[in-house]
Amino acid sequence: MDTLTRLEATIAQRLTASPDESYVAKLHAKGLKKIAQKLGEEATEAVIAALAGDEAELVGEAADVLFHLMVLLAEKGVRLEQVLAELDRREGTSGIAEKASRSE
Ligand SMILES: N=c1c2ncn([C@@H]3O[C@H](COP(=O)(O)OP(=O)(O)OP(=O)(O)O)[C@@H](O)[C@H]3O)c2ncn1[C@@H]1O[C@H](COP(=O)(O)O)[C@@H](O)[C@H]1O
Repeated sequence: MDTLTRLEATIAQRLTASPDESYVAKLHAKGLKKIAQKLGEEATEAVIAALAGDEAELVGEAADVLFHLMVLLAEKGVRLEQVLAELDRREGTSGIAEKASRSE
């Protein structure tokens, strides 16, 4: 089982834990708006770390982004496999070609 698949299972388990003992449960109790806000904050922090040029900082912030995205997906009932299937569908199609096809 890969890291994101294990994380997805852990998050699903922790959604029903006590908010006093679980950060996932705490976020779930606060609701979708708070989870979305946290994802936005973590994304901004990743951007700042990238621009500051600190690799260790960027790695940490990128992990925070992925974790909070996984919590958001769980909250919305979207499975990781759905997102991976979408990436698989896009595989091999250049982003430039895809954009050009939209403006035709
Ligand atoms: N990967 C993570 C992970 N990454 C980051 N974080 C937490 O995300 C939080 C983000 O930091 P912030 O300072 O922004 O959070 P905060 O101050 O509590 O947030 P605010 O209330 O101020 O908005 C920190 O509390 C981190 O510990 C994570 N918490 C949990 N996990 C994974 O989720 C699993 C389940 O965690 P629990 O639900 O806590 O058991 C863990 O075993 C890990 O695998």
